[in-house]
Amino acid sequence: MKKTEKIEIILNHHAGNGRAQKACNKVSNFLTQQNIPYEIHLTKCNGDGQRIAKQLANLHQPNKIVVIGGDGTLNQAVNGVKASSYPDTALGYIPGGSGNDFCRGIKLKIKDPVILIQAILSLKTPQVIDVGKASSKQFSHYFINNIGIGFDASTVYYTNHSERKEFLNRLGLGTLSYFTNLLKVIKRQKAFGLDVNYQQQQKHFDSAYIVVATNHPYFGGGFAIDPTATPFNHHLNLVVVKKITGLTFAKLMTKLLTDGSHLKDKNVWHIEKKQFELKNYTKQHGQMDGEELNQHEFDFNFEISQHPFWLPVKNNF
Ligand SMILES: Nc1ncnc2c1ncn2[C@@H]1O[C@H](COP(=O)(O)OP(=O)(O)OP(=O)(O)O)[C@@H](O)[C@H]1O
Repeated sequence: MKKTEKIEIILNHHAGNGRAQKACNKVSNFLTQQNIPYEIHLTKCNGDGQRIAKQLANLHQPNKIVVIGGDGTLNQAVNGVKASSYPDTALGYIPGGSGNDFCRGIKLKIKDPVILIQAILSLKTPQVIDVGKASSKQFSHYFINNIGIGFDASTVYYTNHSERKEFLNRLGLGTLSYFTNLLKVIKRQKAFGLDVNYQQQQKHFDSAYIVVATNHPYFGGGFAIDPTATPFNHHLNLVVVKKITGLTFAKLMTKLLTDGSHLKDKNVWHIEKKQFELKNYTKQHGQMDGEELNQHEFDFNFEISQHPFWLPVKNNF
């Protein structure tokens, strides 16, 4: 990197219950020691990540933009850049969230923020990684992990609204927080009707329960909903689990948590495509990259897209 270039840091200091702030402190100490110019742009509320990323991309400077936060903050930054006049502006990322599924999905090996910023600074070309795009009449948004309708989205809803989340996050047990809310959702989530359209075919489900369109294997802080998905194959995966109860559900969850053999279960349907459409017929909770989409009758077109990232990962596909 040339000495005159500046690092533009977009920081969500709230992410990961202070984890992003700690990572940022380490990174800024390092940059100061190395006399590398940087500026921290703090997100203050929802939507700030998108607004700041768009503004920075529009400046079209040779500076590297680096996001420090969780998956939700990176999602916003990607959408901000995509909405700018320079939608191919690359983004660096230092994970500081509670779930960090994107880093798990792209197999980012470096955990130490200082080693990661050094690796980001040394990169000459960004790595192109798949991102998903969901659109409807009123909505068009890129996602880095997944969009879920029904069960997992309800789990996000109850986790975000649970008093235990902050406590467990402070103990570094964010995944446990998600897990304990599963039990609440198992009691409350009802089956719903769903249509999937893909390649001139239509598949109807009377009793869909878990519906996840995903860019890589993970959701909920490390649950591999689709172990076969990869963010380098220019396809999105879709997993639909039909409503099952009791021991059958427990057995399926055990498969999901252990060897990923749930995909072969007769209650699970799974495709890998460049494009598909989903439509559900009763209001359901939705989640996008762990952020609530509120309750809707979703009617979404899904397609695969790409974005360049300053990240030291390999395309192993
Ligand atoms: N200054 C802030 N104070 C409170 N919330 C903020 C602030 N800035 C952004 N947010 C909100 O933080 C959320 C994004 O959090 P993010 O996903 O990055 O962290 P996380 O939930 O801890 O991590 P992960 O998604 O990886 O589990 C968004 O809903 C955004 O609106």
